[in-house]
Parts: sequence; C-alpha cells; structure tokens
Amino acid sequence: MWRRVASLSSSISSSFLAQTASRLNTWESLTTGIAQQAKGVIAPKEKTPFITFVLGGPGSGKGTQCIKIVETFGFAHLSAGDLLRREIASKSADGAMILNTIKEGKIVPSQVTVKLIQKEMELSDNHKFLIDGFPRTEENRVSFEQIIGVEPNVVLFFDCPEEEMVKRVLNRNEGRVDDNLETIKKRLTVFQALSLPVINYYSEKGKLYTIKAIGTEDEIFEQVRPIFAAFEAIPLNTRWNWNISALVVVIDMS
Ligand SMILES: Nc1ncnc2c1ncn2[C@@H]1O[C@H](COP(=O)(O)OP(=O)(O)OP(=O)(O)O)[C@@H](O)[C@H]1O
Ligand SMILES: Nc1ccn([C@H]2C[C@H](O)[C@@H](COP(=O)(O)O)O2)c(=O)n1
Ligand SMILES: [Mg+2]
Repeated sequence: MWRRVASLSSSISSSFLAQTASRLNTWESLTTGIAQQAKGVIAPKEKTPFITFVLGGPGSGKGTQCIKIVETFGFAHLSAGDLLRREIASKSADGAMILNTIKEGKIVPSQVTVKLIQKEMELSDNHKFLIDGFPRTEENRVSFEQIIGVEPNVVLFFDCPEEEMVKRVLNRNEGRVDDNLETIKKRLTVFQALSLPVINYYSEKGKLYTIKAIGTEDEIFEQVRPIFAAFEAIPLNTRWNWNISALVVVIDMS
C-alpha cells in the first residue's frame, strides 16, 4: 500500500508537496471501494488517473464522440447526464429534484453530481476517464476539485453553432424530457452564462482543446484522435502526470 511520500528535490515548495500528497491520498481513498470488494486485500491503483472533461453545448455531439474515444483509446465514459437520469429512473431520494431541474434546463447541485461521478470512478477498473457534460458551471468545477482532489489532464470543447445544436437535439428521438424547443432554449442560455466561463478557465490554464463540431461524426473524430494519440505516444513513466512522477517518490510499505 502507498504510505509515504518523499521529495527528491529540496527546491520543491511545501505547498506543492502538500497538494501532491493530498492528490495521492484522494486517489488512495478512491480505491477503498475496490479494496473492500477484495475482502480486505488493499489494492492500490497502479496508475494516476487521467481525466478528460468533455464540454460543449446541448447536442454538440459530446456523447457521440465519447463512444468513439472509448472504442479507440479505451477510456471509461462517465456521462454526468446519464448518471443523473439513472437516479431519476431508480427513484432515488434526489430523483424528483433532478427530474424537475433537468426539465427546467437548469443545473443540479454540484455535490449530488460529483458524488455520482466519484462513485463510478471508485467502481471502475480503468484509470482513464472521460467525464462527459461536466463541469457545467464554476460551482461544478470547484466542487470536483474539492471532493475528488484532482484536476483534468485534458478538456475537450465541442464548439458547434446554435442552429445545428437545436436541429440535432430536436432530431435525437431518445425520449429525453429536455429534448424540446422550450427546454433547449433554456439550456443554451445556461450554457452561455454558466458553462462558457468554465471553458475560458481551462483555456487560460492551457488545458483546452477546441474541436470544430460540424461535419460528419467521422470528420469530427479526426480532430479528436490526434489529441489522445499524442498522449499515448508519451513514454509510460512520464505519461500521466509528469510533475508527480518526476518529483515524488512513493515508498511501498506493504
Ligand atoms: N456530426 C454530427 N452530425 C449530425 N448529427 C450528429 C453529429 N454528431 C452527433 N449527432 C447527433 O446529434 C444528436 C446529439 O448528439 P449527442 O447526444 O452526442 O450530443 P451531446 O453533446 O451529448 O448532447 P447533450 O448535451 O444534450 O447530451 C444525436 O442524435 C446524435 O446522433
Ligand atoms: N454537470 C451536469 C450535467 C448535466 N446536468 C443536467 C442538466 C442537463 O441539462 C441534463 C442533461 O445532461 P446531458 O445529458 O445533456 O449532458 O442533466 C447537470 O445538472 N449537471
Ligand atoms: Mg450527451
């Protein structure tokens, strides 16, 4: 089990180390569910998680492209909207509140959504996550950082004209309660007001990859493919989080 974190460089700031140690501890806590399933045998995650946030307006093609990324690059796909819809279907305590929020085109309180994402991450054997439709707001973003304790490695933004998004959503035909003109208008307003600031935040951090989300599904995927191919090409020992692997030694005390 991972127990201690030791510095290789005296020039590393204590706050950096505290942040790094906190991230490792959080990832260790994410393994708890798996460890419990393994009947007391503690099984640490062997790899640092690689997190991709998938952003874009309603109908921009996030879910469609996530399926292709999963097929090609082996990510686990966690759709925030699907997790919320599952809560509604299971008639959980939050189900009615979530249904009303989605019908109104509004955003569900962050703690509810982040807890659902956290549970899925804990249960997954994968370490590469596509988190689709999240974070939709600054509150979502901060809540994820506080509860999960990690930041995304990559943020994809599917940039699509509004008329095209409306057309796609109205043609989707999956029986979604929010696929109607009235709710779509509200969702587009929420996207402009609350989601664009998150996209700008990641742009300033240098993590944003903007995809022109018009054309065929395959044409769009050809813009997505090189982003992940580039990460695949990075050598294993430096791939996921160079600052952690380069500066910190984790001593195995098991
Ligand atoms: N490039 C494309 N051209 C035409 N239609 C597309 C394209 N990509 C996806 N679609 C279709 O548009 C609809 C919306 O796509 P999708 O569900 O992937 O969007 P989304 O971004 O996940 O939307 P939401 O945020 O509402 O979940 C679907 O019916 C899908 O089949
Ligand atoms: N972070 C999120 C993601 C989704 N929701 C709610 C509100 C959305 O309109 C709806 C559908 O999501 P989608 O399937 O389009 O990604 O789910 C939210 O409140 N917070
Ligand atoms: Mg979707």
